[in-house]
Amino acid sequence: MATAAFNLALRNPSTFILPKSPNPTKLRVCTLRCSSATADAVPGLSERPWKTSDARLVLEDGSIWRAKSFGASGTQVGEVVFNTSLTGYQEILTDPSYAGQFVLMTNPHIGNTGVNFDDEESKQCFLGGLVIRSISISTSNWRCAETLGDYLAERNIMGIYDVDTRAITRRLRQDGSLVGVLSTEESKTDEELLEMSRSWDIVGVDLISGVSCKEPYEWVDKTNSEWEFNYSGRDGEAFHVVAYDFGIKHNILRRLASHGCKITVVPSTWPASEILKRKPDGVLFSNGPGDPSAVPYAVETVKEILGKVPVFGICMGHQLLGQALGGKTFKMKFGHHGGNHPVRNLRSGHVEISAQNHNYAVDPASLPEGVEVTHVNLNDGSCAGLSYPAQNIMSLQYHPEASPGPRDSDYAFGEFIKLMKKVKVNA
Ligand SMILES: NC(=O)CC[C@H](N)C(=O)O
Repeated sequence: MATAAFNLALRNPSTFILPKSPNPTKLRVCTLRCSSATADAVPGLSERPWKTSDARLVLEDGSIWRAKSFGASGTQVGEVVFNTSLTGYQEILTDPSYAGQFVLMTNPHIGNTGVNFDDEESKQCFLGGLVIRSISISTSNWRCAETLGDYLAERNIMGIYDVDTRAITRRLRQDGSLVGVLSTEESKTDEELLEMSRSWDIVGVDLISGVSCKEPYEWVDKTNSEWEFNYSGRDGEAFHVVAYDFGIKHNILRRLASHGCKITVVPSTWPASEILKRKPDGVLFSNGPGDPSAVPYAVETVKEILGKVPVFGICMGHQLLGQALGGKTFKMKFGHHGGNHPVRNLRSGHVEISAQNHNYAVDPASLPEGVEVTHVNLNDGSCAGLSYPAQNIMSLQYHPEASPGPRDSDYAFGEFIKLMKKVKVNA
C-alpha cells in the first residue's frame, strides 16, 4: 500500500481510494480500522503476533472490504444477504436455502457456542460463505463438539471476520442485494474479483437440483423429548405426508413427525403421478434456494398435485404454489433473513414473531379469485401466507419450523394435520 494511501487512511479510516486502481471511482477500500487494511503493507509491522487482514470481500458496486479469514481459503462468488438472528448460526449455515449466498450476520459476536452434533438442518453446508464482525476467541457450551472455524474449514466453507458488517448491511438495505466475491488469494487483483462479481448472477439459476436428495427416503425422527414444547394439535392418528425436498430443513421433518406424521421425502424431480399413486394424506412442498422462476419443472409438479390432496408449502414451496395457482413472484430489494420478523395472522389477528429467509415473494395482486392472503409481514406489508380452501391448500412464506427462531408459528403444522383430517373424514 502506498504511503500516501496509508496517510489518507489514518486521517479517514472509513473509506479511501486505492491509489493504483485503473478506475479509482469504481474501487473503494472500506476498512473498519485503518490498521486492518494497512498494517501488512507497512515495513516492519508485518511480523505482528496477531492475525492481520488476509481476505477481501469485493462487492459488485466496486467497494472492497478488507477482512481476516477463517474456515476455508480460496475464492468464492455469491449473493450477500444479511441475517438478523441473534442465535442459531449453525442452523443458518446448514439451511440449504442459502445455496449461492454469503450470509452476513448482523449480530457482531459469532462462534461463542461452537458447533454441536444436533443442530444440523441438512447433511452439509450449501452456502457460499460467512461474513461476521467478530469471531469468538473461545467456545463455551456443554454441547460444543468443535469450533466454528474448524467446522467451516472441514466443509470447505469460507468465512471472514473483522469486517464492518453494519456498514455492509446499511449498503444492502439502501441499494438492495449485491453479488460479491470472497477471496484469500493475493494473486487475484481487485479488478479481477470485481469483474467476477459483475459477471455472475443468482437470478434464473436452478439451485434446487444441487441441494435436493437423489433418492426417496423415510423420515422418523421427532423433536427430541428434551426440547419438545407443543403437544397440541395431535389426535393420535398418523397421516402419511410426502415431502418434496427442494432443500428441506430437518426441523420441518421433525415437526411433522412430532405431530404424528409418517413421512416420505422425495427428490425435487419426482413425478407427481408417482406421489399420487402412493395415496398420501398430504404433500409438503419444502423450502429451497434461489429463484422460483428458474424451476418451471417444480411448478408443473405442484400444478399436477393441486386439488388432489391437501398441500402445505413453506417458503420456496409457498412461492411455487403461488406460481402454480397462476400468480407471479418477484425479487425483493434485500429480502427477509432473521428470527425477528413480525407477521400478522389475518384470520386470528395475532402477531407472530417469525423466522424468515427469502429474497423472493408472491405478488398477491397476481393471484386468482378465491386465493386468500392469510398472513402479512408487518415490516413491509408483503404476502406471508396463502390459503385456497377450495383445493385444500395452505402455505407460508416464512418458517413455522423456526430453527433457528421463535416457535410462535408452530401451530401451522397442527393446521396442516387438521386439513388432512378434514379431507380424510369427508372422503
Ligand atoms: N427459504 C426458502 O425457501 C427461500 C426461498 C427462495 N429461495 C427465496 O430466496 O425467496
